[in-house]
Parts: sequence; C-alpha cells; structure tokens
Amino acid sequence: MSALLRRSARPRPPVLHDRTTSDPLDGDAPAALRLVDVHKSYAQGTDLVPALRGVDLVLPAGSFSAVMGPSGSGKSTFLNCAAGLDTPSSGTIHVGGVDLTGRSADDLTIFRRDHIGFVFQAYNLVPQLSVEQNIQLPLLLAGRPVDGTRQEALLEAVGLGGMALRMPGELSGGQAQRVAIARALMTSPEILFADEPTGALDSRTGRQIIQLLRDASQQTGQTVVLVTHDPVIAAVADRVLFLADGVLVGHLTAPTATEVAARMTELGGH
Ligand SMILES: Nc1ncnc2c1ncn2[C@@H]1O[C@H](COP(=O)(O)OP(=O)(O)OP(=O)(O)O)[C@@H](O)[C@H]1O
Repeated sequence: MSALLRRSARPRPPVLHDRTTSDPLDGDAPAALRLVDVHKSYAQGTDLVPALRGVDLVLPAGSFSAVMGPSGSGKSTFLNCAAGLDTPSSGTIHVGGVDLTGRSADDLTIFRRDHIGFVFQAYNLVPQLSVEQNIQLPLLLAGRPVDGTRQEALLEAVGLGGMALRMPGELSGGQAQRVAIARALMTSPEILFADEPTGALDSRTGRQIIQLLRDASQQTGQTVVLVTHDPVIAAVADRVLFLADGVLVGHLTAPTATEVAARMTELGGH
C-alpha cells in the first residue's frame, strides 16, 4: 500500500480543548480514547434501564480493538457514547485528549465531522452520489479541500481502483463497504468506530473486509474500535474487550478466534 495513505500532514481543524493525555498503562503512548466511570441509563416509562455501569477504558493511539459481549450487554451504547453520538448519564469521555462531556449537540456534530470516522453495518452510502462523491462528502461537509491523490490512493488501497464513477447501486455489499471504509479514512480521523461492519456480508467477504480495514488502518496509524459478534473478526484486533451487563469484564490481547469464542461461551454469548 502506498505511503500516500499515511495520515495527511495537512493542518487539522482545531480541537475544542486541545490537551495531551497519556495512558499510564501504555507508557507514553497518547490515548486516542479514554472513558472514566461512564454510566448510561435509558428511561423506560418510570424505570431507568442501566446499559453501561461504570466503564473505565484507555485505548492508545494506533490500536485496533474489538468489543464483544452477549446481546444487550451494552456494546452499541458504548460505541455511541464513545463516538459522541449519544451522551453518557455520568462519567467522562475523551477522544484524542478532547473532553466530550457536557458539549452541546452542535459542538458534538462538528467534533465528530472533523475528528471521528464511522463505518456502519448498512454502509450508509448516498445512493445518488458516485463512489468518489461519497468518499469526498465528509470533507466537503467540513469545508475541507479534497486531496485527489489521497482519494486515488485510498480507492486503490480498498481494491476499488478504476471504480470512482460507479454508483452505489452498481456495487456488491463488499464493494459498498470498501467505499464506506475509504470514506471513513479520507478525513484522517483521530479514531474510527465500526459497528458490526461485516454483519451484512457473507463470512468470506467479511473477513476480507476486516483484513483490509486492518491493513489500511495500520498504514495510516489509525485507531480503530469495532463491535462484532464474530470471534474470527474479533481475532484480527490487537485486543478484544468483553462487555457483560454494561461492565467491562476483561480483555484478551492478540487472541485466537478459539480463545475469543471460549470467552464468549463463558459470558453466555454467541
Ligand atoms: N434507546 C433505548 N431505550 C431503552 N433501552 C435501551 C435503548 N437502547 C438500548 N437499551 C437497553 O440498553 C441495554 C444495552 O443495549 P445495547 O443495544 O447497547 O446492547 P448490545 O450489546 O449492543 O446488544 P446487541 O448485541 O443485541 O445489539 C439493553 O438492555 C437495551 O435494551
């Protein structure tokens, strides 16, 4: 993969409160994501349903992590709070040293646009826009210039060289997810969140896609956090974090799929 994919040296938009954090567990590596005692409850009638119950976590920059847990354990809630799509009931969340706590919805939208990438299970491409227009969209929305050379290099890297003018309706699921990955990397975000990115793909295509995300993120030094139900997909990560009943109950470093599956069985997941 081309060195062009390394994160752009172009000045980034200013962060809201720029300050450096480091991970005491990882030497001087800067923290890409830091959660301290994060709780999230949802109102259901007169009851409060706890979805996260005191999550503490530090992920170093450049790490590739998978989050697993039984259905209802709080994975999506964790991802949505960490990505600034939802706000925790209490606790603090820092992304790249920026405290997201207490931000207005507008502030969070601007922050997400400039500093966070997303890949969703459903690809979320704009059907009326070509592949290249979809990839350029986050930059255009942020009022940032499009680097044509980087775009071309990213399309090559995700195996879509020569397909810039195709429309989403002309793509397979795997190709559509490749476009979504290129789009998420185009803005050189501080951190990329992926929610079941292979969930709609057959297992062979899903494994190709996750390897591609892994390779591309390694080249760009990108921090990635993905939620998955698939132990084979999770085993591609540096570390796998396990959630149960809204609590992080452990992690495995560079595990095999068999080790991940065994831990999930212990937790009562699938
Ligand atoms: N908007 C909401 N309103 C009320 N309760 C919610 C809401 N979203 C999630 N919950 C509850 O919070 C808990 C955690 O849900 P969450 O979707 O985060 O789990 P999950 O691990 O992602 O589940 P799955 O693997 O099934 O997608 C569950 O008990 C769920 O019912």
